[in-house]
Amino acid sequence: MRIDVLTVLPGLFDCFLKEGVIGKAISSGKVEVKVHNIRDFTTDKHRVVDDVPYGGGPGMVLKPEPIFRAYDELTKEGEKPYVLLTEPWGEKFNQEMAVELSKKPRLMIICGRYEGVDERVKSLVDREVSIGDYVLTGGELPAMVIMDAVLRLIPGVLGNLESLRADSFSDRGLLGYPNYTRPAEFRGMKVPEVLLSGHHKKIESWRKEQSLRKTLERRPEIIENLKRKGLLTKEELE
Ligand SMILES: CN1CCN(Cc2ccc(Cn3ccc4ccc(-c5n[nH]c(N)c5C#N)cc43)cc2)CC1
Repeated sequence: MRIDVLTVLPGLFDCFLKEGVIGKAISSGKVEVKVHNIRDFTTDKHRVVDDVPYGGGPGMVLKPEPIFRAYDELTKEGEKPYVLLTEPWGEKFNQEMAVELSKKPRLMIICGRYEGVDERVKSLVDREVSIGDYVLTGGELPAMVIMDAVLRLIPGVLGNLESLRADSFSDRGLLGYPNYTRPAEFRGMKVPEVLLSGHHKKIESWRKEQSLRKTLERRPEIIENLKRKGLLTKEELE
């Protein structure tokens, strides 16, 4: 997969693209992520990317021209990207969307800043996406959240953990089961016996039950959603 990111703050992505699972996936060539500074697509001496909003109002708006120039330049060759725009009021990002986006050969993520982008930029956009009902200062952190959730789903990115982790639970958006590691008792708190039993079938069913129980308690709408889509097995429903 290739992802092109358009932003006025490219430096925000430096650590994200160098460290951890994502950093390894890029350095090993499993995925390609290119961050482009919208300012590099301006044509004036002062490299202006924003302007005051027509009709008045607070703040500045990202101009359409530099973004369109970047889009035109980056789509001259190769497959047309599926274009996302991060927005406070976009469609809520979730695991289902992450799975869908992970199947696209090429993505472009336009990161707004200031008061957002000129409305005409949305003629380039396939999906306006929000990562949650809270207000951030710009679209770069949402872009990193989306890339992290999508790229971890690309075959080979999670490496040898993939087979272990490729569990339909988290990919159905169910909450995870409790994790424990040594010591078996810490300040009077013991690890559940079943996890020390070495009985893999019992451990697996305990973990499934824990995950369903936690999801039902904290996010019942996820269970309802999976039920409606027939994505819960008979025993999971019991
Ligand atoms: C007078 N009022 C008129 C309405 N504005 C609304 C407003 C306009 C811009 C911004 C800042 N911003 C700029 C680009 C951009 C992209 C994504 C996000 C974002 N926030 N939260 C998410 N889940 C996000 C995502 N994804 C925020 C962004 C914040 C709030 C306020 C002032």
